[in-house]
Amino acid sequence: MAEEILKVEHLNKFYGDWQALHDISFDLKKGEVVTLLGPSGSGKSTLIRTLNGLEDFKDGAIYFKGEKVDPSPKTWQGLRQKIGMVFQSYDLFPNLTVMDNILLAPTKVQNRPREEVKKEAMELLERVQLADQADSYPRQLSGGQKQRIAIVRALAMHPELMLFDEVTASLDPEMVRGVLNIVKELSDRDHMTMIIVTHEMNFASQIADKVLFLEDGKILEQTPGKQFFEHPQTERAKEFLSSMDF
Ligand SMILES: Nc1ncnc2c1ncn2[C@@H]1O[C@H](COP(=O)(O)OP(=O)(O)OP(=O)(O)O)[C@@H](O)[C@H]1O
Repeated sequence: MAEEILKVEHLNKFYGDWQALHDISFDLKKGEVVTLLGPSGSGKSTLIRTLNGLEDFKDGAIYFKGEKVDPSPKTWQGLRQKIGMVFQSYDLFPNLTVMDNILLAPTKVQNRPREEVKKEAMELLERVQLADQADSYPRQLSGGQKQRIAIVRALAMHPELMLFDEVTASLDPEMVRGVLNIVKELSDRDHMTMIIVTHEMNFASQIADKVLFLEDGKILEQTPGKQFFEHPQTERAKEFLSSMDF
């Protein structure tokens, strides 16, 4: 049986007195892809950010590879080396070249030799068809190119889990497919374990091993991907899918 990468148990998250996540429980095995779906404001970003220590949580537990995560900043610093995250907003350093953006964390945080990481970074850039942009600055790139670099930068850390938070939401339509294809290939070819927040339903239906459908901070459905898209169980999920033209 595949190794368990993540387990979330009865997680509750508050912003002040207001509860944003209610009793969230799920698990994720090595190589599995989970997509978080649900209407705007249902808590998808909050959940994915909590899994990377960007948000604290009140009670419940998160286990990474069987070990309970002690929610202190120091623990998360260590774990973030194993959990790669790509956001809607790229977050590349504007004053660094593409290559230096990629090299920064592996060389400074993981202390890996610069030449070794550079060689690997070039291979990754070739893979996303951006090897010729290694010396460019982020401002010289299109949104789709920046997002492909952000993915490469996360991969250069050798993550065991990748989190994607609406990575195509800011892109022009013609850029979306290129970025989604890279994410799909990470699953098909590298068997990367991933949690993906997306509004791209066709993509979600192709990639999801499991869907968590959220509303008002609660998981309303937790089902295998195929089943969710073909036979959603709740009325809310049916309405959601038809509102997304699926
Ligand atoms: N920092 C914050 N402080 C207070 N409330 C917040 C904060 N961040 C998010 N929220 C609230 O938490 C709820 C869930 O927001 P979240 O961004 O997680 O939803 P989402 O499902 O990702 O939505 P979308 O699809 O629009 O991105 C919303 O009601 C939002 O207003």
